Amino acid sequence: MSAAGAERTQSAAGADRTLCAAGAEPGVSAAVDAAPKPAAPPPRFTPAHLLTGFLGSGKTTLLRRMLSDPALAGAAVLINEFGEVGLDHDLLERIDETTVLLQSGCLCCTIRGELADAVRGLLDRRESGAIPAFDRLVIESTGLADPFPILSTLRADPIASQHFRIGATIATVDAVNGAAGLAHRAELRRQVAAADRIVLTKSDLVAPEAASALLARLAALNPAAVVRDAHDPACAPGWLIADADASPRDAVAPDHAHAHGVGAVAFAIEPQGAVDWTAFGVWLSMLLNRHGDGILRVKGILAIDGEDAPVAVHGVQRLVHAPTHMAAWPDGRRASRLVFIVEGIDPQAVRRSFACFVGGGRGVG
Ligand SMILES: Nc1nc2c(ncn2[C@@H]2O[C@H](COP(=O)(O)OP(=O)(O)OP(=O)(O)O)[C@@H](O)[C@H]2O)c(=O)[nH]1
Repeated sequence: MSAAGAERTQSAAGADRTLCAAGAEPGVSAAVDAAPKPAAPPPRFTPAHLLTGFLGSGKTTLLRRMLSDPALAGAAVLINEFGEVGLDHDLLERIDETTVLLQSGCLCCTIRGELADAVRGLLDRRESGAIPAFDRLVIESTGLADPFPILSTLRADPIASQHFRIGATIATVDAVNGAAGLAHRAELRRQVAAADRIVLTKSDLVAPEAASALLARLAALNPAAVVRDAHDPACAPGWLIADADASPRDAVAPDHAHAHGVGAVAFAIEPQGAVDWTAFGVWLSMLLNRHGDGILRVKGILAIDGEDAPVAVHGVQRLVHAPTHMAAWPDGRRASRLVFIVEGIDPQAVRRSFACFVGGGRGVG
């Protein structure tokens, strides 16, 4: 992979739409929008959507797409990340007060109380006018979360249940790793089981027959859900959030238990100074090639030698995605960080190998 060849996906237009989504005035249609309009009162029940899907399956990518659609212009976003160093809110590049990050636990168990608190906090701030009057909530869970306890928390919390109704639950399934994941990961099976909409991502990276087979398998696993390829124009944000058929399945877990990656560990490396891109690329490819089964996810924002803008890097098991240039450093802070979620791999060994091949790095988590 080459940083020079990285796609520049963060257009100025995209940034404008992000501001628009935050409730700030976009710089377009000024004449039409000149007269102040009274703010619409918040709906009696605000739809709350859960965006689930295994690690690296494309949740944040889909969320970015959704938030750039006018249908979600008034949405608040709550992101849960596994590990001490959260990156998704930075990768989302939507920095505003209606984007809330919940870190370091798994939404489905250890921080269920925090989910209820965060949701209540959003409601309070909406009521007091401290944040724009969001008319929808999207919760992006960690890739290791079981969706059922999250849905039941929203349903059972005395305050949340007075203000939210559960909207469509959306699950992303990665065409590259999905078939193996369905065989080996209980979390993924439960994410598929909970979904009203299943979105097959990364079909562009596999043979068409493999994508069709996985689409059919997903439809068979959850006949109540509608399954679409992320690249299908019909898989539009408006469809994703449209009311799903009333169904009790989001209240009832398939086997009255819950599952998530209990053995998974998150840690971060914070490289000091700019990273040599070639050395990093070789190191990451070798690491994933050799230990891809144990390295469930790598993602990072890196300062690269000779580049002003940060580069976002993603690895998902053995797959290394094309790096992308971000528009600017989140918070204006030029600080590289790489987050790993591993199973059966010693974080110290990864740190030592990084220090050896790429250069110094401060470890976290
Ligand atoms: N080629 C291709 N890459 C994709 C597609 N969807 C997502 N990706 C890439 O997959 C990588 C992971 O995507 P994310 O959206 O960060 O995945 P995630 O599910 O939010 O990851 P976690 O929050 O860590 O679980 C990124 O490099 C994306 O650009 C797709 O349809 N095709």
